[in-house]
Amino acid sequence: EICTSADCTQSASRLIANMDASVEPCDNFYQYACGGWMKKNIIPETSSRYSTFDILRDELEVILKGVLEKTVDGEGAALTKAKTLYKSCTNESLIELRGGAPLLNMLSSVFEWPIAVDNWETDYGSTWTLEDVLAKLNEKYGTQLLVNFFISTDDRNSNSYIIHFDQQTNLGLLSRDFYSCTGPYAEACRAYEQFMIDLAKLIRSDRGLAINETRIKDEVRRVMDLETDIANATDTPEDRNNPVLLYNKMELGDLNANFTLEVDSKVFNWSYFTAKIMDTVNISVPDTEKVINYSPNYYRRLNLIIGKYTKRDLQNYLVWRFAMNMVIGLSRSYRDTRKAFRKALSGTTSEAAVWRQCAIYVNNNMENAVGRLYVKEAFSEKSKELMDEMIKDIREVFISNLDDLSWMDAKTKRAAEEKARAIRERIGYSDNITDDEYLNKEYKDLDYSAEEYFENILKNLEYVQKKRLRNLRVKVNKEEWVTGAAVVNAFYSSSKNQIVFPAGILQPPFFSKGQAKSLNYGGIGMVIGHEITHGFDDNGRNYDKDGDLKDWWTPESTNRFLDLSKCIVNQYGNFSWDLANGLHLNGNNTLGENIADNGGIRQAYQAYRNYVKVHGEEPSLPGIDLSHNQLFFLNFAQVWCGTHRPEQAVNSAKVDIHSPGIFRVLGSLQNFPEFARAFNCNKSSPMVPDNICRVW
Ligand SMILES: O=C(O)CCC(=O)N[C@@H](CC(=O)O)Cc1ccc(-c2cccc(Cl)c2)cc1
Ligand SMILES: [Zn+2]
Repeated sequence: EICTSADCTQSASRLIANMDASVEPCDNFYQYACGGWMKKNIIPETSSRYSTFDILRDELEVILKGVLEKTVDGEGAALTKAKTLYKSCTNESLIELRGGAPLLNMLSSVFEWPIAVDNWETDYGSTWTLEDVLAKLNEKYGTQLLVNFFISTDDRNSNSYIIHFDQQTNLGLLSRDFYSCTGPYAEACRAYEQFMIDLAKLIRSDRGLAINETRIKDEVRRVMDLETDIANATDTPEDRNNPVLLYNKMELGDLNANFTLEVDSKVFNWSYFTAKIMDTVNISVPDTEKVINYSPNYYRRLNLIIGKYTKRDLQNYLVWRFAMNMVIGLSRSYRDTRKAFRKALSGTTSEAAVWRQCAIYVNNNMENAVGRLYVKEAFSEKSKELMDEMIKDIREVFISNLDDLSWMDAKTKRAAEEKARAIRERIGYSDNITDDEYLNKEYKDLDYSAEEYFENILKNLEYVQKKRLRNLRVKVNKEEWVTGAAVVNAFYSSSKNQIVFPAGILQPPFFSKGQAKSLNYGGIGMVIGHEITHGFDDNGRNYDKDGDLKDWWTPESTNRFLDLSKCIVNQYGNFSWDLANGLHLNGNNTLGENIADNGGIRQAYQAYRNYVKVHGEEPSLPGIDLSHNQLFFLNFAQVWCGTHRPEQAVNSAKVDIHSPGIFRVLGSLQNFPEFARAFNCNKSSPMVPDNICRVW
């Protein structure tokens, strides 16, 4: 019979509207599934990527706007604070009135920006040290430059926190490849330097200082040279994908002994630098303190380049990197200095609406308060038990699939099963956020002003950073959630061995209590399998069931895993992306996500078939003469109906560990014979390659 409920009717019409039935599914299933969507949708000027997935996020932001604008008498203090922060952000006329002053007034706290003042040498240069400015940027503004000092879980002791020293992981131009400044990166480099020039000129003119274009251009050039040297000193993602090799434990004192950094003919004092940061949270750190150094080679290379630059060059670079991110909180003339740069990197010709930027900002900085408002407004509690059911099914399939794996020996299989059974799941939102007392306590030290958005941003930067620094002497709380609730995404945490499905993703097309199970399994079922498989991808497999970096593999099984992974590296590395001028995907950097996608689809499909075995075939959907096996794949594929702007394509091809949607769909379907069977594809069709890759 045919299901004509609202859910069935809505999902049927969505599926029909998005697809192009004139395309042969066995030729190009993405075109078949998304051809209709592509014809009807134009990427908005404010979007760098536009897809079904992104539209869910846009819709969530609309809900956030509604709840953040609504005044509710007697609500908890935390909720009022979120609304105050939002109000300060959307107060465009006041932000405009304040011009650049909020930024100009605080630059002295980071020893000023030489390019934008006169007499820097006498006022600041004479007492300047690299340790002081790096420490200040770190502890007060959560900005890690040159030396990336942070506190996080000890990979080999996941119940404890430990100090980490790492290479500079965020570059002005996103990834080291951009610094060649050739081909697709030329415009990004040009716009980046122009951005720095324009901001320097604007600040000088606001300060009533003379502007010497030549001098400014020369200093900007030296900053660009410095950052290019830093980028080239960093290890590549390929060199950093094995967490075992990254784990270099040593004493803080060893850094002074073995990693000399000579700056302005002074040797960088690692202990003093660490103390400058940790003193601000009253934690003393002796030279015997154990630390993890993720990037010894980078520090050796850094010493070779840093000597080429003056303290003025270094200070110009450091304050630039901070200031470039702060213009978004200032008036139009300051935000405009960033326009061409934003267009070069993302392709967007206009920035998102202010309310949208503000909803995102408040959600990112007060995820539990905003999460509470969101779930109250949009989340249906019934989702939880259905999700529990699906997670149980898919976990069982992952475990029973282990029997099929001829490449894994029994000992390793037993450990894999143990780890899979130990995975803890989190669905929807943490009960903590429904507790006003808990929420108010979380934000008790934060008081925002509705009139001072910029200062609110600084408060958040310091608050978040101090909370992270204070973790050093406390135990890891494994019950804590790794994400807010108002998030359209899902997560796997290797140190917690935990999978998380926030409320934001528990909605159509992924999931709905009333929609066909074939659509739920092809949607959220796929995501559940994906997250579980992350525990067993090239990175996650290094952690044991307790989230510790401990090898539970036999050498033979490890070798077979690496062998089989190469198939996936080559398969996705062979995809050439037309939107990125034919650039090939980086099969290494996307390996973990591709392994997860390929595992997810198999587990979700098998779980669906098991569901049907127990509950029988589902009623058909109106208007589509496809079987539910076929509908599973159709809904699966339509998650990624969408497109990128060329600039964003180049950008994401370099930095996103996920493959582009179209290749995520095609790659995983080509490796899964059940797809070909469901659509009766014959051997020679493009969707049925000669050899297929399989790991899990
Ligand atoms: O925003 C982005 O670009 C990343 C989104 C992203 O992948 N998040 C993942 C978070 C993570 O990686 O664990 C969660 C996830 C979302 C969608 C899918 C999916 C659904 C249907 C078909 C295919 Cl081939 C993949 C799988 C996993
Ligand atoms: Zn993933």
